[in-house]
Amino acid sequence: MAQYRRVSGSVGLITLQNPPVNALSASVRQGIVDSVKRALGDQKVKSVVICGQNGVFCGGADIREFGRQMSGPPLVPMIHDIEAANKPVVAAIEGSALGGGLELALGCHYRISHSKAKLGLPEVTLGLLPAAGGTQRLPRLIGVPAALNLITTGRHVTAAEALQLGILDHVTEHNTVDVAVKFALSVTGESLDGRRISSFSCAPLSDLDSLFEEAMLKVRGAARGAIAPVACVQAVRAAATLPYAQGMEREKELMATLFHSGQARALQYFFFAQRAVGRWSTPSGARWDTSQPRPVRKAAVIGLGTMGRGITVALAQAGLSVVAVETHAKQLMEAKKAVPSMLKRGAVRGGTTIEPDSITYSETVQAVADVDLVIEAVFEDMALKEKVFQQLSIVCKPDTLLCTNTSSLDVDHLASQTRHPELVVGMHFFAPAHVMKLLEVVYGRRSSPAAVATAMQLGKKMGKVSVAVGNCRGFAGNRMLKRYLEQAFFLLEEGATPELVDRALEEFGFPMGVFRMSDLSGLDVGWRVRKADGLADTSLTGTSARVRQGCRYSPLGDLLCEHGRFGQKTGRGWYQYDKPGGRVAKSDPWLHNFLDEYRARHGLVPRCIDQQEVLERCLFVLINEGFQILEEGIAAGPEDIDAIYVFGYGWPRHRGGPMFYADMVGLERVVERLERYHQAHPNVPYLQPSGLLRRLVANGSPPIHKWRNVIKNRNSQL
Ligand SMILES: CC(C)(COP(=O)(O)OP(=O)(O)OC[C@H]1O[C@@H](n2cnc3c(N)ncnc32)[C@H](O)[C@@H]1OP(=O)(O)O)[C@@H](O)C(=O)NCCC(=O)NCCSC(=O)C[C@@H](O)CCCCCCCCCCCCC(=O)O
Repeated sequence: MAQYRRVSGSVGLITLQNPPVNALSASVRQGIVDSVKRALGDQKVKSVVICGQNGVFCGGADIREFGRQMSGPPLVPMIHDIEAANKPVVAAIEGSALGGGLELALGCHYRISHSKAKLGLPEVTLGLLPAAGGTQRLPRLIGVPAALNLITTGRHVTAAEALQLGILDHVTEHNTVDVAVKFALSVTGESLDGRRISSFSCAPLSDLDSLFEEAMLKVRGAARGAIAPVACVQAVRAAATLPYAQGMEREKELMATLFHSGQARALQYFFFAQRAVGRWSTPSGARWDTSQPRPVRKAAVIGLGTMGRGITVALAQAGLSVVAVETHAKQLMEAKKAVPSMLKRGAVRGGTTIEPDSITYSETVQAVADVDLVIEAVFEDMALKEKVFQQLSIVCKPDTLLCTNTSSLDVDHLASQTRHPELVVGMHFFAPAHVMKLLEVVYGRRSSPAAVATAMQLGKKMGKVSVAVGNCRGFAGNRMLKRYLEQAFFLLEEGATPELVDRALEEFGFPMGVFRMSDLSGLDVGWRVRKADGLADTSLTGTSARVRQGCRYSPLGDLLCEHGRFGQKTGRGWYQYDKPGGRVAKSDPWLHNFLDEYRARHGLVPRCIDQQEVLERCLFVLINEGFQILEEGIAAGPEDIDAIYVFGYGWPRHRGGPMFYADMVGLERVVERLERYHQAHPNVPYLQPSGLLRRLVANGSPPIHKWRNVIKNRNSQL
């Protein structure tokens, strides 16, 4: 809806009303069309102001309408009529003017904004382009290079930057609507020639071809198969080279190809999925809306290795005062140097200043006596962590929340080492902890709702996407990853090379294939875990060398570690590097010989493996584990798993996440392929489709947003 009233005698004030972000739904568009008509037809009205209710101008088109039959007046002619009006129209921008919201403002003759507002054309992040004239008006207003940057990245700009770029005419600290109304009165009767952006020409540029070639290369490099950024470049090129009307035709054509694409569906699903993970719940009935987080002002980090340092920086950046504890003097000294420079680099990136004295360092755990929350980030060793938790339980205040940054160990067991197990949760960060967006908040059997809520809220404060998951080996992310890694090893045994597997995954859209990623994170990490689990025993021979606990096992990773090949850090892993710490992976003849000898030793006849098999084996098995996790209630919904994979494991966002991908591929097909692979590899039990996956297929493969009902029904029968 839009409200219309006359103010200050001669200003028609149109207020968009569609909480919470005044998205341009059919009824809002109808309201604008009707109000503009009224204002232009009213002789008493000499100028018009458009604003949004509740301090938000407009969050753009209503994304929920995209999946439905569209109705109501279309945006393009609506904005065209505003621009063509013979009375000045002023946009009064507060909060956000994004997507269609900014396009509406670009159709107005003047734009006045509050200093705290954010503006942008984020359509590309939804798999679309700004198709209400944004790709044609913005380059005409601010020039092609700046418009290309905003439209292809979708980034939001501050009012100050928007003013500097020329998007805004004026920025105010005062009541924006009052300022806009005053301004509208002041321009009454003035000529509107020179105020209609569609009549502008793009500022000429000397070498347009190379500018667009460069832009195309850049988006293709960054987008890894995403089609919207490419279409955005093409649309801006049309603005730079064609008259406005033809440019608008091109914008429409390009939007038509994007609008119904799988990528747009995936990205729009993910937009809502990201927000859904904040509405967490646990099987015991704790929920985001009934659990009260505790205030956390002072926090501590125990252990200042790579993870601990990153967590310290993330906490300080969130405005907390931090006690950083490291019992090894040398490591403490190194951390004291590293953390301030990480903070400095972060400040340059984020444009904020953090006082380094918000962090105090200590060599003893006693220093954490008065903190509200502790995050333990010591070496991944249960005995060591047990000891730390026992100590913390004695040293800390009785109501201090004790968190562990373990990536797979048992949170319930650690909780049992303390006097208040209800105050123990996992906070699983991803390296580098001050940069990566994902945080898995792991609730144990006895974690209180307040403890979960506090960790979730702290994650949000640190700018993380926090996902609540249950306690099991590897939680959600690493538990699924284990299956994916194992399949990749099996593929090598059967005849694939690291290059072939990585190429398939990178072409799918991962920034790095599984082997390049393993080289980066270090092969020794998994080796240590397998040794602790009694799995990495390379003295075994014959058939038993490739079987553990009755299931197929590949010792390839263990063997590489025994050769001292830990990945980038040693200059050798699945690939070779020019030096230890080198970054550029090169194919390694040694590794290929090693694989040949290994296969010969175990009587494995290499076969031709294609990219489709790589994708199906690696991804479907990961997805199958995801269904198992949903079935067990470790994750509450598919959105949680998808957010974990996109933010923590490089799953390409334009494919929506693994569970959305399964929905796109078709659940029946996933079941059929898994069954086929299970027949071929009967000693890999987790290739058998999970019970939930089968049940969904038996229920007619409902779309992803209905899966929770199937899970709920099943749980309510138990
Ligand atoms: C605005 C925000 C920055 C606010 O952030 P904040 O943190 O305050 O709040 P939340 O993000 O939590 O949001 C609160 C709540 O609101 C929901 N929501 C937010 N924005 C929208 C929206 N635009 N639509 C619907 N719902 C929205 C959000 O989901 C939350 O609710 P939930 O229940 O999930 O918790 C922030 O919200 C934000 O960034 N919003 C998105 C901004 C954005 O991306 N805008 C762009 C939208 S796309 C667009 O505008 C397209 C335009 O260019 C118009 C294009 C014209 C379309 C023409 C169609 C032609 C079709 C042609 C082809 C057909 C061919 C054929 O069929 O033949």
